[in-house]
Amino acid sequence: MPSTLDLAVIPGDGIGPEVIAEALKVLRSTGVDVSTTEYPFGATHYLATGRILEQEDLDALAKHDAILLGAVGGDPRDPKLAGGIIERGLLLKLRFAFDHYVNLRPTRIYPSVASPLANPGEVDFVVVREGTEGPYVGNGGIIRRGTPQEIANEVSVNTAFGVERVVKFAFDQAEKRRGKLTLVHKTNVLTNAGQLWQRIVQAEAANHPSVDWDYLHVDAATIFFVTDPARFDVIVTDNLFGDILTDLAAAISGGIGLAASGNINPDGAFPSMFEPVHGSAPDIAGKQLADPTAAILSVSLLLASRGEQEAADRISAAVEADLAARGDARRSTAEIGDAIAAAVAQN
Ligand SMILES: NC(=O)c1ccc[n+]([C@@H]2O[C@H](COP(=O)([O-])OP(=O)(O)OC[C@H]3O[C@@H](n4cnc5c(N)ncnc54)[C@H](O)[C@@H]3O)[C@@H](O)[C@H]2O)c1
Ligand SMILES: CC(C)[C@H](C(=O)O)[C@@H](O)C(=O)O
Ligand SMILES: [Mg+2]
Repeated sequence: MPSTLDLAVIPGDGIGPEVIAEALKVLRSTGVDVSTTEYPFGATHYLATGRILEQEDLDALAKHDAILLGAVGGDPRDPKLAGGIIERGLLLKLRFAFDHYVNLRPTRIYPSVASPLANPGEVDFVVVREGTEGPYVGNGGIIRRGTPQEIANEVSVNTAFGVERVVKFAFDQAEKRRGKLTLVHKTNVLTNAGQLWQRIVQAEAANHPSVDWDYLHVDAATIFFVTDPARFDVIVTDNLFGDILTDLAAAISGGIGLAASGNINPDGAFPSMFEPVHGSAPDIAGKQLADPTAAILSVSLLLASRGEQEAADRISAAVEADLAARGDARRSTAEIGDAIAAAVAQN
C-alpha cells in the first residue's frame, strides 16, 4: 500500500495563497493520500517577524517528500525588501540548500488556447534551466560604493560538475521525448562559460547517439521562440537565460498564469520543490483575478515526480478540458479551481 505523501506547503505572498488554495483543492480531489504542513515564509512573514528562513526551517522542510510553493516577494518599491532579500534569502536559499540543480519548465501551446502568435504550430518543449549556478550564486560585490567610481560585480559561476549534471539530465529528457536538444547560451561573448557548456554538451552527445543537438545564441533563441517555437524539444541553458526564456515561453503559450515548474533534485537527497513560474503579482493580489492553472499544473508535476502518474495525468487532462471550455466570461481564481477539481474527481 502506498504511504501518505507528506508535503510542505509555502503559500507565500500576493497571489501565492490564492493559487495554492486552488492547487490544494485539486490535489485533494485526486484522492491521493496526502498530508500537508503549511509554512508561513515570505515577505509578509518577514515584515511581521524579521524571520526569513533559518537553518531549523530548512531542517524541518527537508523532512518532507516534496514542497509546493505559491510565490514569494513583495512590492519591489518597499525599501525594507530591497536587495532581493526575500528572493535571495528564501527562494534561492531553498533552491541552493536542496540542490535543485534542474529547474524544469515545460511549455505547451494547448490547441484551445489563444497564443499571441498567429501560427505557432505544435509547441511542446521543455526548458531544462540550470538551477544552482550562473549569475545567481551571489558571487560579487560592490566597491567604491556611492562614488562615481563605483564598481558592481555579479560573477557568473559555471563549474564542470554543475554543467555536466544538468546537461546529462537534459540529454536523458531528450531521449525520452523527441530526441532533439538545443543548447542556448551566448558563447560568442561569454566565452569562458560558453566554452565549458559547449564542450560538455559535445562530450555528452557522444553518449546519446539518438539525440540530435544544435546550438543557439540566446538572442537568436528569442527570435525562434516567436517565429518558430515548434522547432524546440528540450532546451538546456544557464540559470539566467532560462529565467528570461521561460517567461517568454509562458507568454507565447497563453500566459504566465499557465506556466508550471519543478525545482528538481534528481538524486533524491532533498525534497524537490514545485511552483508556478510566475511571481506574487502584487498588481492583482487579493482580487481573485489570478489564474491558478500554473499552480495546479505544478501539482501535476509534483505528483508525477512522486510516482503518482495516474493522478498527475488526470490533473493535466482536466486542465486541458478546462482550457478548451473557457469562453470570454472571466472566472475567479476559486471558480477555475472548483471546475478543475470537480473534473478531476469525476475521472
Ligand atoms: N517563484 C517566485 O516566488 C517568484 C517568481 C517571479 C517573481 N517573484 C517575485 O514576485 C514579485 C512580482 O514580480 P513580477 O511582477 O516581476 O512578476 P509576476 O509574475 O508576479 O507578475 C508579472 C505580470 O504577470 C501577471 N501574473 C502573474 N501571475 C499571474 C497569474 N497567475 N494570473 C494572471 N496574471 C498573472 C501579474 O499580474 C503581472 O502583471 C517580485 O517580488 C518578484 O521578485 C517571485
Ligand atoms: C524571483 C526570482 C528569484 C526567480 C528567478 O529568477 O529564478 C523567478 O523569476 C523565477 O523565475 O522563478
Ligand atoms: Mg522568473
